[in-house]
Amino acid sequence: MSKTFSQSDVASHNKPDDLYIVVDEDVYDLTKFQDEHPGGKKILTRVAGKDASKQFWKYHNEGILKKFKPKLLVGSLDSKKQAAPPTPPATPPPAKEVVEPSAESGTVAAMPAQETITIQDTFGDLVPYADPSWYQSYHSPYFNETHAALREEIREWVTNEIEPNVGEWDEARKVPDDIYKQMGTRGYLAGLMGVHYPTQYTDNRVKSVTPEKWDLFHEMLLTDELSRAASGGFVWNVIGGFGIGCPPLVKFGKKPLVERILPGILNGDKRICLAITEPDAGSDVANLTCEAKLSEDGKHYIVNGEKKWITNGIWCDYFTTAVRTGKEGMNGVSVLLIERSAGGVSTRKMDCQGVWSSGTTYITFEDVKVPVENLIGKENQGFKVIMTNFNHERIGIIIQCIRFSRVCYEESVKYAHKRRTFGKKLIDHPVIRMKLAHMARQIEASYSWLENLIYQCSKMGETEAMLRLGGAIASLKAQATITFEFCAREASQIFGGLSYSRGGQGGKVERLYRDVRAYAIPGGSEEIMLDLSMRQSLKVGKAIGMKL
Ligand code: HEM
Repeated sequence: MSKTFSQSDVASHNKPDDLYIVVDEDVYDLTKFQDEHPGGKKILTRVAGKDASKQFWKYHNEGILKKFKPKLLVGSLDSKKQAAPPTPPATPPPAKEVVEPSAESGTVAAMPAQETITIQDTFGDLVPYADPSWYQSYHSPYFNETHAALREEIREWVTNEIEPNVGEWDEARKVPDDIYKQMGTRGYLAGLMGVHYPTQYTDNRVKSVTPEKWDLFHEMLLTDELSRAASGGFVWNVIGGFGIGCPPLVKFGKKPLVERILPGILNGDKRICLAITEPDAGSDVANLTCEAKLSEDGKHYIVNGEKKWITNGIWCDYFTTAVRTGKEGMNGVSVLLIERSAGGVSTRKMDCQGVWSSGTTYITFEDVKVPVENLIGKENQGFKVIMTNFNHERIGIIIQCIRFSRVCYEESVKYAHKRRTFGKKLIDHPVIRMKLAHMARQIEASYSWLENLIYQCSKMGETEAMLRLGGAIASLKAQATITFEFCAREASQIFGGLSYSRGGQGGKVERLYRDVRAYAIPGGSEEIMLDLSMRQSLKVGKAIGMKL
């Protein structure tokens, strides 16, 4: 039970063998903790029995209290106001939306026909540009109450159960299995495939949004809020393999295969990833060599070859794999769903610069017997499956990079308001404000383009989107990774040494800095993306009658 203390009660606990301190009117017993305090014992002795709020906030961020409070809190000062009882939620305004009947699984999730609703409430810490502008009551044509409700649901989960732990998970190179399972039971996995919410394959539902209302902006919001945890390793662990490995199965897989394996995947019991890249074939997918030969009886493909840098591979039961079934080039490529249980699949964890908890994997397939029923799409027409998937993958990368950029920026703004150099707070130095301004302008420009492209995706069919939006999405992917790299660097300059050492106040920036290359290279490197963006956009321009 939490106790109430007077100032003089606390003051009597002022010795090394009986050491209390006050932070923000809460009382902490540090008697045992002082020996393990990373900042040293002596510094705590100096504030024993006193209000140490000022000193505490100088050296730590909010995450520390969240993590240690349950262990160290013994009560509060009698001067502390009791928290007001939670106010009952306001009655939601009458629904203005007209929701279209849900479409077949496998089709793109269109925007429900609706009047746009202005969200007047503010949300979050209200640091300008640290969240999308509709969080700060800007008008938006894209978001309504269901998005606001989802935003709140995910933020609560991420703030309380994810963010305080991602540092440890990163170091341990693993996110607990229970978290992945929760991604299933909370209904999040089912909502991340760029298709209508597949109610026929799962009983899991997202608490705050009904399946009929689920659209691409909910999907974007989910990835965005998960990324606030500030760990590419975490995000890739929970959606990296699934988000790119599962959509091809759902969109192009045969019904019996989908019915057999999808429910287990959506439940978070089984894991799936995408295996395309090889030691010698990355963006030039048409050159891949992992081969699949049809058996004499025509019932199986026999797969032999290697895949490299495959996200989540070590934990996966299923591999959506690009293989060569025909002649050289793009017209000899097919996609197979390979099951680990078939035997002949070996996976080895790779040691990489960043995204440590994502499980980057090297895979070897040796005479793996894959039933022909596991062909995804048509034989030798796998290139279309792969290309369609790229848009979804790249949009995921864009969302994550923009949020990571916001995190770098937000951490910098907060730190700049407490750190003093040369007699002033950092925020009072024009050179620091200049850095923040350059971060913010790139974040906001990229995000507005993202919203526009998500909206276009929701209006166009899959093939039209692949042809018409491929160029713009590629360009924005490059824009987002360049912005992320810029923001990580500038944030690191603002934090100085604190973002060079791991953990502590600069911990998020240090971790994200390490993750930058994991975004700039996979899913199409910046160079490939920028070149593709022009080639593809000019092709579209020509098709619609561009005049030169
Ligand atoms: C509830 C009480 C406290 C807890 C749970 C705590 C915990 C921690 C932790 C986990 C770190 C490692 C760095 C990090 O993760 O941020 C740290 C570092 C540090 N702490 Fe504390 N601390 C407490 C109180 C204090 C107080 C009252 C002071 C000062 C009077 C202090 C001074 C420091 C310093 C100087 C560092 C090293 C900072 C650095 O490496 O830049 N701590 N503390």
